Amino acid sequence: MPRHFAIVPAAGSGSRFGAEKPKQYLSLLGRPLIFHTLAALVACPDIDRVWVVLAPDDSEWGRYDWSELGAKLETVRSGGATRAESVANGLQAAAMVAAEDDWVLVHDAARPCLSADMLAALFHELADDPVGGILAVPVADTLKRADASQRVAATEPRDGLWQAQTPQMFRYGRLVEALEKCSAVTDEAGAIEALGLPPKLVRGDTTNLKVTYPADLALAAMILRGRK
Ligand SMILES: Nc1ccn([C@@H]2O[C@H](COP(=O)(O)OP(=O)(O)OP(=O)(O)O)[C@@H](O)[C@H]2O)c(=O)n1
Ligand SMILES: C[C@](O)(CO)[C@H](O)COP(=O)(O)O
Repeated sequence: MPRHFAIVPAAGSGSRFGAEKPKQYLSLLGRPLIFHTLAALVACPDIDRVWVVLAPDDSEWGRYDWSELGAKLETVRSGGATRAESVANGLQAAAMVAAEDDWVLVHDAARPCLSADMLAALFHELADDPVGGILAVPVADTLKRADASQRVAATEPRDGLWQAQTPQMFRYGRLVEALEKCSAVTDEAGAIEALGLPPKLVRGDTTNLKVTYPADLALAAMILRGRK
């Protein structure tokens, strides 16, 4: 039986958020934001181990006590210049443990509202899938293309368009190969697509938001509070 592992890239600086420290360490309901992200993953009985990939010069991780998250958690200080590099380095750290056919779930540190139901949907829909896939939601708004002066140049059809989320779940060996061949991607699915393979879109939920701008942090707090 293949096992399931998680990689959490957490080496970003949060430049769009613009806080005094990387957004993954900002306080969310009294805990660092990333605590909620990691707690959702370690609580999943089907996930054997979780690697969190920190920036080599991260000075925040050591300020907190993570013992509550248990023994599944491993940290590596090998974050790279891009998200894809951080993920590739996390996969390398998992090499001693993961086999080619094991599943890897890559999940953004900055998505703290991942729920057990979302993970269950991903596991259920991908269990027998030959490629793997991602959580995603259909685009709900009308899409406008801007011109250079920020006026509408065109209205784009949104049929068939989905917004990619994480976790993104693929076989360990194939994901390593995909990222070695194609690292100019903003998500793991992009690298798998570059191999000519079609990842499955598993319908997720807009509450699995990525904290990118300050308003997202308040939304995440509301979402998590509403679940208690
Ligand atoms: N070199 C990088 C860049 C990003 N990430 C991680 O990838 C996830 C998604 O990235 P994003 O939301 O873009 O985070 P930041 O890069 O921190 O944000 P920004 O682009 O605004 O600087 C985050 O968990 C982030 O920590 C990473 O591990 N290594
Ligand atoms: C992987 C991702 O979460 C999918 O939506 C997203 O692309 C990561 O954020 P970034 O801003 O592209 O780094």
